[in-house]
Amino acid sequence: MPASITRIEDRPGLPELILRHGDAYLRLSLQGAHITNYSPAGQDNLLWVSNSARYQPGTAIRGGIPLCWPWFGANPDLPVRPQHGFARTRRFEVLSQQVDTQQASVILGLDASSEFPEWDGAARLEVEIRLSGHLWMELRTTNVSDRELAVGVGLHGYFRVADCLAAVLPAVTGLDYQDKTADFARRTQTAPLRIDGEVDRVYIDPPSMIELHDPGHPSRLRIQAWGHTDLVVWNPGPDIARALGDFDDGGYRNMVCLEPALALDRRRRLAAGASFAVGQAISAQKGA
Ligand SMILES: O=P(O)(O)OC[C@H]1O[C@@H](O)[C@H](O)[C@@H](O)[C@@H]1O
Repeated sequence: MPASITRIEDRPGLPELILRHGDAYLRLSLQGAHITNYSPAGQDNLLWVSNSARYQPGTAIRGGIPLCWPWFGANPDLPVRPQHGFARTRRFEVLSQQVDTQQASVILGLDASSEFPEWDGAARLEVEIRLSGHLWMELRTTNVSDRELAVGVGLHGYFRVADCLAAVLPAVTGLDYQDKTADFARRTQTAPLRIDGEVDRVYIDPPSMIELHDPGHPSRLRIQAWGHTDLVVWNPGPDIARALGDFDDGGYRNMVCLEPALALDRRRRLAAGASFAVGQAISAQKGA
């Protein structure tokens, strides 16, 4: 199958890459190595992006797959630091790109050393993205400092649904979770999850494969993840969405965030010189 990679700059200061493999399409911003469109062959974008998203250097795009790194959520030591780390607002460099009949792939890199005012660690982040019959992506962190580092990660995918009120996530049944809407109270999920208002939960030890059942969507979303300890599920519900400013009114009905993560106190403790990877493969079966 023919494959290609093209660089564009539709928005000043925000260069992007377009990957194609056959009729599959992927668009990503070099800021944050942030994927904003993944359309499998013959299908629309599986990812939700807000109509009110802000496209400005230094601002995270609301939607797609922002990458949370080197911490997830609030910084555990200094809450004044930016939520979800700083990778999502930094320009990555293209380390390599490759096209062949099997896939189109890129490796993007970010050197995060002490010159980053937001933290005092030193690490290198590589993000590899491959487009073929599915989307494959992996974040690899290497501790380049001389001491242990604690690193959190989140693959913060916003997925498009026909109506979140009708969507069901069976895979979390039986899991323990921390409920961010109830001061992180620990609870057990006793039935398949339905999004019927604000949901902000960190599910602990999720299965590696999850599927989202969305009766109004023509295909079934499947996420196979590795290297994570948590699955975060987030939908702001109507009130928070309205307050957020970059969330179009009513947009919460058409999205749900499903985020393989190393969250809260499950940050990875990484010895000097050591590396680890967190990744996911996303696919959608038509007619499933
Ligand atoms: O507005 P942000 O920083 O992109 O975060 C969005 C949401 O991201 C989710 O991962 C968190 O669990 C939520 O608590 C948070 O509100």
